[in-house]
Amino acid sequence: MNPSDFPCDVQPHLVPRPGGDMVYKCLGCDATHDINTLLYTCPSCNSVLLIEDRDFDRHRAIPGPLWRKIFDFRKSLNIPALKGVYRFHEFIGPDLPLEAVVWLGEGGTPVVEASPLLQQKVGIRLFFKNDGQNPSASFKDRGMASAFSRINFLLQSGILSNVLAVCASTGDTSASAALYAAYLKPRVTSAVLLPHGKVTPQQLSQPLGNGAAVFEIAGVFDDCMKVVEELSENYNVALLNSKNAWRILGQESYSYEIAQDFSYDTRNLTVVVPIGNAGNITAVMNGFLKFFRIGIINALPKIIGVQSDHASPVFQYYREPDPARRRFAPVTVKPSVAQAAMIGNPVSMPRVIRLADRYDQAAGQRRVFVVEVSEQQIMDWQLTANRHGNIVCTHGGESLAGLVTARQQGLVTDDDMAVLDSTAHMLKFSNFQQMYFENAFPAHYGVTPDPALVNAPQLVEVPGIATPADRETLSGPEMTTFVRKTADEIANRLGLKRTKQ
Ligand SMILES: N[C@@H](CCOP(=O)(O)O)C(=O)O
Repeated sequence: MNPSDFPCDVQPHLVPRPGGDMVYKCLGCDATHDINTLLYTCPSCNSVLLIEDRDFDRHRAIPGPLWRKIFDFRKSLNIPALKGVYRFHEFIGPDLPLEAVVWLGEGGTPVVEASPLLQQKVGIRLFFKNDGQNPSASFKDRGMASAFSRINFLLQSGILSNVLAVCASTGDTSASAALYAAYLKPRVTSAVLLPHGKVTPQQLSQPLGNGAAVFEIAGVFDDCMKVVEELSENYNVALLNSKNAWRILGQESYSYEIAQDFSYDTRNLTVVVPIGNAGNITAVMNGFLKFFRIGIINALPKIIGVQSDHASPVFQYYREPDPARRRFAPVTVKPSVAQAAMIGNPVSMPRVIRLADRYDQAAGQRRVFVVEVSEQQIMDWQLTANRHGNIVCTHGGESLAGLVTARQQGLVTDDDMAVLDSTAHMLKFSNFQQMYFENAFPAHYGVTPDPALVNAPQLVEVPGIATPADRETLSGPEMTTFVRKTADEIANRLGLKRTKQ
């Protein structure tokens, strides 16, 4: 459809123009800093930053219902820059010209209702947001699209001439950063730091395939993060972890997409997200807060953050009921099937603390909760979800296990409707499924397979007949015998009765 085909009230707003008054805002001392620099922490007090539009309230000039129409009609435009997170341009990066937008197909991932049987098992209406359907097969792509579009803009405007993008990763961030950097080649190159032996082979193959320099370090993610911070403080590199506030801004599209998928009716909605480096829960809260402030949604959804008991610093913090007595302490992580969230010192923790407060205040009641689940629960619920026709990774399993735990604790009621983040494609983490099926988990995971969820391929061999493996081609009576006897053997194992004699 062409812009002129749209309703008159929508037309002037359909294709956004650059606007706003963007600054980096320090969460520690409230200082603001020039947006056209690469900045990750406050030069005055070293705290983390968020990006703020000082002219945000101009959005109130458009009533909530009209905003909804604008976003809904924008969906049918055939403009690549508006197909991803910049469909919500005014809220994601209002000062960015559309020519700078990098869109590789991210965002707008499907929200799929769980099968009736699975919903019955869990006891409430629930949906999975399949973030594995992003281009690098994880939720990181929204934030990368935002950060790399910004870098592209700085390159196009001559503020930067070339960029080396660096990140620390448990596997998803590195895949995403390497992909977007490769797209902007030759002016952008990338280097990723991974904890040796702690990313899956599929995840390792991603940055290698995109041509990143891949460094493996003897340690965990938190150690890699420290090295990357050292690099970004002392060398001319761009940090692409969610410490980079542009990453958070892009990830806020996750909330906008959910709002849109539920026709902006967010009453009774619960959003469940796993917590690792805590960038995602930060973005989810900030996104919903912004839409609520402008009147695009009518209620702030409940947010349940989930952590494995092998890496639960955020849960430990909120475990103390008295906010005045809460103290954050990093933890030493243990190996986890939610490997992407094996993080003991999340860089976004100060953002989480600040935004959860703001969120609860805006809602007039507590709306942000964090629950802890076991490795066993994560695996059992991942496999249960997939047995019911979903494609959840271990972190999607963690979301489902978190929802079940939150229900047991009375945080989620029968009337609530939940959207669960399946953060990555399940194929990235199929090694954990394999370990479960083969009962091969090292003891420290504490995972024992439920026989009802175990599966394995069966080799079909019929004694005394020739098989295609014996000869180059099987033909004539030998082929007929092979096909018939093999079919009979499979039918026998499946308990099928022959319908034709
Ligand atoms: N799970 C992450 C860890 C880094 O998170 P980030 O959002 O700060 O980049 C990963 O996949 O590397």
